[in-house]
Amino acid sequence: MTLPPSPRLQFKLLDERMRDYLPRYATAGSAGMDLHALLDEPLRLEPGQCELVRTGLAIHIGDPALAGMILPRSGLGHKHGIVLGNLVGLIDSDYQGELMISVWNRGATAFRLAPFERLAQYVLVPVVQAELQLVEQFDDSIRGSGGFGSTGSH
Ligand SMILES: O=c1ccn([C@H]2C[C@H](O)[C@@H](COP(=O)(O)OP(=O)(O)OP(=O)(O)O)O2)c(=O)[nH]1
Ligand SMILES: [Mg+2]
Repeated sequence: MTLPPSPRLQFKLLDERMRDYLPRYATAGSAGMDLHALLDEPLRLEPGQCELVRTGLAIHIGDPALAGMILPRSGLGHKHGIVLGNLVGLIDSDYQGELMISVWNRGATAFRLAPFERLAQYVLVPVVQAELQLVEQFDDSIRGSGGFGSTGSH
């Protein structure tokens, strides 16, 4: 199997401490690179609390046909209720600032986030930018305007 070449993304290290915690694919087939929390000290998140956590990294994607997504890690989300305050972070291809992670404790118990812990994952995805065209009528479709369960419950 020949794989297409990986896009090369420029990044800046905004804090030297993150040099040992650069995002990487954990396995050859990993979809995301884990992002580590840049913290001076452990962060205690009370139930319901939401905080913006630094990553110490800026990644400039630079190609409008690509975007970054910050997604929760399954283990943290399922076992500890640690997910993202924005549910999903969408990173524009022209964003050059620090990647920030909105971490939200949606669980019922406090959670202690350790400095440099893997907190979320960064996924690069293809994007198609659309052009909107104003019309009075659409061509017919089988669905029409039915939604929200209109096809039945089984
Ligand atoms: O979890 C996230 C989400 C966003 N961003 C950065 C990158 C993204 O390109 C920028 C803007 O994000 P978005 O467009 O979702 O936020 P907004 O509230 O619409 O802000 P803006 O007015 O700057 O677009 O913020 C992060 O660092 N982490
Ligand atoms: Mg925006």
